[in-house]
Order: sequence, then structure tokens, then C-alpha cells
Amino acid sequence: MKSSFLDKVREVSKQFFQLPKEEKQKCAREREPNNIEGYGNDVIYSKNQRLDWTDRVYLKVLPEDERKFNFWPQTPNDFRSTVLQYTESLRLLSEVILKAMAKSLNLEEDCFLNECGERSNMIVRVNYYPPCPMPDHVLGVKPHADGSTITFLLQDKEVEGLQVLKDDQWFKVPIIPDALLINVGDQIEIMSNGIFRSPVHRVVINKAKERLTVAMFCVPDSEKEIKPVDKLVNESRPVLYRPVKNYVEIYFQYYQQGKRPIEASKITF
Ligand SMILES: O=C(O)CCC(=O)C(=O)O
Ligand SMILES: [Fe+2]
Repeated sequence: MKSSFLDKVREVSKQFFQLPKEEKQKCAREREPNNIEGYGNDVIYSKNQRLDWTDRVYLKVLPEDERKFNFWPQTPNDFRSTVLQYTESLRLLSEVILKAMAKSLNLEEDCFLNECGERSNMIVRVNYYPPCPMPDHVLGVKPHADGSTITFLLQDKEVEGLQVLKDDQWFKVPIIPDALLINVGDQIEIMSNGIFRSPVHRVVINKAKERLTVAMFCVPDSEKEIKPVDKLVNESRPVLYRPVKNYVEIYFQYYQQGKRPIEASKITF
């Protein structure tokens, strides 16, 4: 993918967030808590929830027949075509990466792809973090691991914010302007029986500068039950996760309560 195309993806996203509130509201998320698609911020599950300092647009791009264009920005008018083209490039790239990840564990290359089922999903989330007068008191995104198989993250070119947790410490993720960051999500952790681990990460915000990122989540078919692949379960490595289905659905409820969704699948001994 050319860096000029990555800039284009950033540009159409930024143009949308620069529109007046009334314009953006045209693709606003519906009120029922289970509907996460469209423009908005956190879905509220409880009064005690801490809110993220972010606005976002969340859209299911694949499978094709599940697109809900009424939630898609109409302005700028090349938003739709740009996101569709971007998704197609990342769909192809995700196949290459999931095959390589399977091969690296001596599995058949299609192993993870087959586990994702016939109707894999691609979901885009454009994250816009406005400047915040009290950046030490709130987070752009609370600590979480992604609920995907893998996530492609296109970072802001100038403003840092992403941090990853390792050994109980937060580490800054540097900006590499023309690179996509690829994150391992919970569903690959489950399929690989814990060999690939989904890292916990968070977003800190900035007093003076806005920040924009585009996350593309690759997610298995919601009807397909996923589980650790047989070849990665043996006497020395017992099965660590229960089968799960439609993980994205449980994901947000756990996340908003500050819990790790993967706990719903982990087997405790
Ligand atoms: O904005 C970022 O840097 C990361 C966003 C993120 O973690 C997410 O959308 O899951
Ligand atoms: Fe994330």
C-alpha cells in the first residue's frame, strides 16, 4: 500500500470529524446499547463506568451484505470508496499474515483462516481524540486487548498516544508514519491455545493536540464457534480456553465494566 493512500485514509477520516456536530449526527449510533455501529462515543452499561475521551465511527465493512450504509459518513464524498478500498487491501494482507502465523507454529497454513469461517468480518473504527484540558485524569481508551484475530492500526502521523503493558509497565508505541501496526487480538490467543498473546494497551491523550487513528479489526464469522486448534492441545499443553461464539458481542460488556473479555473463555484449573 502506498503511503499516499494511507494519507488519504487519514484525510477522509479527519474531514469527517471536522464537520459540524449536526452533520456528524446524521450517522449517529442508535440508542439501544447493543447497537455499536455508527458515530458516537461509549455505549453506557452502568452508572459507574469511566468514559473514554474519544469520538468514533464504528462500521462493519465485511461481509458485504451486512454493511449498513445509513451509518456511513456521506461527507467527504470519497469516504466510502476510500474505506472500501482500504478494507480490500487489508483483507488480502490479513490472509497473508494469518497464514504466516499458522506456518510459524508448524500448522497447515489455512488453519486459522478456516477457524474464522466462511463469512469473516472486517470492522473499521476511526478514533478521534480531541485535545483534553485535563489529560492526566482521563484516558482516550481504557486498558484493553482487542477482541479481533488481528488488528491493523493506522496511527496518527504526528501525535503519539498508544501504550502497551509489559511487565506491569506502560511502554510508548513509537510513530512510524508509513507503517501499519499489527496487533494480536484475543481470538488468535484462543485459537493458538495461548501461544500468541493479545497485549493489553491503552491510549493517553494530549492537552494541546488532537489525534486520529484508524483501527481495522479482523473478526471470525459471528456464527462460527472458535476454539484452540487441536494440534496445539496436548499433554504438556492442556486446553486453556473454552470454545466461544460471537465474541464481539460479549466483548463490549466486559470492556465497559473494566474486565478482560478473554476471562469468559479462559479455563481455570
Ligand atoms: O488509537 C489508538 O492508538 C489505539 C486504538 C485502539 O486500541 C482500538 O481502537 O482498539
Ligand atoms: Fe485496541
